[in-house]
Amino acid sequence: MRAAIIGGGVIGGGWAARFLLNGWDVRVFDPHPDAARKMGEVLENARRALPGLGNVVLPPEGTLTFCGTLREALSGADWVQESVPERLDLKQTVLAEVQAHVDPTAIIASSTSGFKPSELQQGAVRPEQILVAHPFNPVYLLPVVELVPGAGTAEATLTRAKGIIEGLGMYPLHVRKEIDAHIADRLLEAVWREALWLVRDGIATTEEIDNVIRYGFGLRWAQMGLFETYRIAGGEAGMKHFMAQFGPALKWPWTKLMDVPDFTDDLVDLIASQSDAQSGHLSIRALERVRDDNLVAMMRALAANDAGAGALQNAHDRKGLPAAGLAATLEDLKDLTQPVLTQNRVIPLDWTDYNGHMTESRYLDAFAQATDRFMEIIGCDAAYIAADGSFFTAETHLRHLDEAHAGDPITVHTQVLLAEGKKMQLWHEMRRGDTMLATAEHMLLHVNLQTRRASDPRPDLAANLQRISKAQAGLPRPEGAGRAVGAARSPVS
Ligand SMILES: NC(=O)C1=CN([C@@H]2O[C@H](COP(=O)(O)OP(=O)(O)OC[C@H]3O[C@@H](n4cnc5c(N)ncnc54)[C@H](O)[C@@H]3O)[C@@H](O)[C@H]2O)C=CC1
Ligand SMILES: C[N+](C)(C)CC(=O)CC(=O)[O-]
Repeated sequence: MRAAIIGGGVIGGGWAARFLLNGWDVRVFDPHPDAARKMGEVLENARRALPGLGNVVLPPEGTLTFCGTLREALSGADWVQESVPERLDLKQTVLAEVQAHVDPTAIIASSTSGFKPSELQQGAVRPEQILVAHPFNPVYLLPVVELVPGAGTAEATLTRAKGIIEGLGMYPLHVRKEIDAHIADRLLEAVWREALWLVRDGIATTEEIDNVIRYGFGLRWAQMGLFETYRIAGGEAGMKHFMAQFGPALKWPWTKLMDVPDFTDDLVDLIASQSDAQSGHLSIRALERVRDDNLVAMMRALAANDAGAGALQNAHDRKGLPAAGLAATLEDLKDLTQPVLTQNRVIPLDWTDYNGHMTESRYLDAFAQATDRFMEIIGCDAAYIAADGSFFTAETHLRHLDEAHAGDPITVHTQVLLAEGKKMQLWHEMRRGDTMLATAEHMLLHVNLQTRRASDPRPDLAANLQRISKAQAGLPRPEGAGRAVGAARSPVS
């Protein structure tokens, strides 16, 4: 698949990264002499952050081509993403030029933050292929895309667009009624205007406003949004009580939103100087890396709870299993005689410690996830666990053989050492390419989750495990299996 990115600034660069890292070929047209350098820096950030966001490796990166003309960039494009500056006349001109050269079946999406798709479609020769796909910065990490069809957009364009956005690991929100600034920017604009008032009136500094968000409601919003959060704030009586309690405030002077602060040089200087005092010691690229590190860590924490953007990522990971060569069931395994691929992933940013490499607990994390995958393959999946039981790990021996770093692609292969009644002994080998990084040996016991005591697995699960165990019986016993921590060679004083 091929994407054409028209305008390669902050947002075009983010889109290019999202497409490329999901295996699309990308052609870019941006006449600015510095565009390639700037996009290179965005791509560098994206390559650092996105591959480790989920627990399954992304497809091989596509090819990036900078083009000297718009026409060249559009050649063979399945998706065109217009991300030129926010001026309606410029966008309409660019879209007309795009339509003159692009395949009529391609999707033409605009990143516009504020214009309605019907405004973009004015005078278009094929309005049916145009819609708004409004993303959030950084496009390579934040999943939401507001998909806004205009009066002339074909239903098929919207349907295909939804599928493509989901394929990129993103969340297409269909905005059913076109309005200026769609949905999210309406909300952001309200907060932004109120914040400008607060700074202008000397009530708070830019830093104090950021603190009130990051230490308070920003944390709530990231996982539950606005309405679910306020439902809880109503106590056991829920939303109705919440609304009754705070309804009168709607009529009190709690907001200055009905008015707009004058956009004067003084206001710009005030905000900019406070922002410089707050964050001027860091370059924009450094701030982007802080932002990306935290976004990855937060989304991975949400994934552990299967909540919010983390739940979305988990679902995307699941869809990516076959492409990553990872089995979901025994039937997916092509060769039962060899160790089973149970992890194919990239080491995330938040797995690194003060020594600048993967921290010890994360090895166990990766191996535990390998065990989870193996359990699912033999049929110990969520349904089995809910009804019949599970495996508990009784003993683990882990060897660290080489260093691993954030961004490293790693695999884990799993061999069954023992499958007997309640016992399942697994041997995991973690590699980066051909380099062995670590091994882990686990003794697991099948447990009845009601009695919390060891129990025999259900016959079909036992049979699946036996199938793999017998098929792997010809494998040599791994070097290192059965090892304990060696005694110190010389006495430690
Ligand atoms: N910056 C943000 O936070 C967000 C911006 N958007 C929207 O994305 C669009 C782009 O915004 P940014 O990336 O922030 O702007 P930007 O200024 O960073 O990038 C715009 C790029 O378009 C290029 N350009 C100008 N004329 C062109 C033409 N005729 N053909 C090809 N390229 C051309 C410029 O050289 C520049 O590199 C706007 O519509 C904006 O509303 C959407 C979401 C968030
Ligand atoms: C400021 N903005 C209107 C361009 C913001 C957006 O459109 C979305 C974002 O990323 O905040």
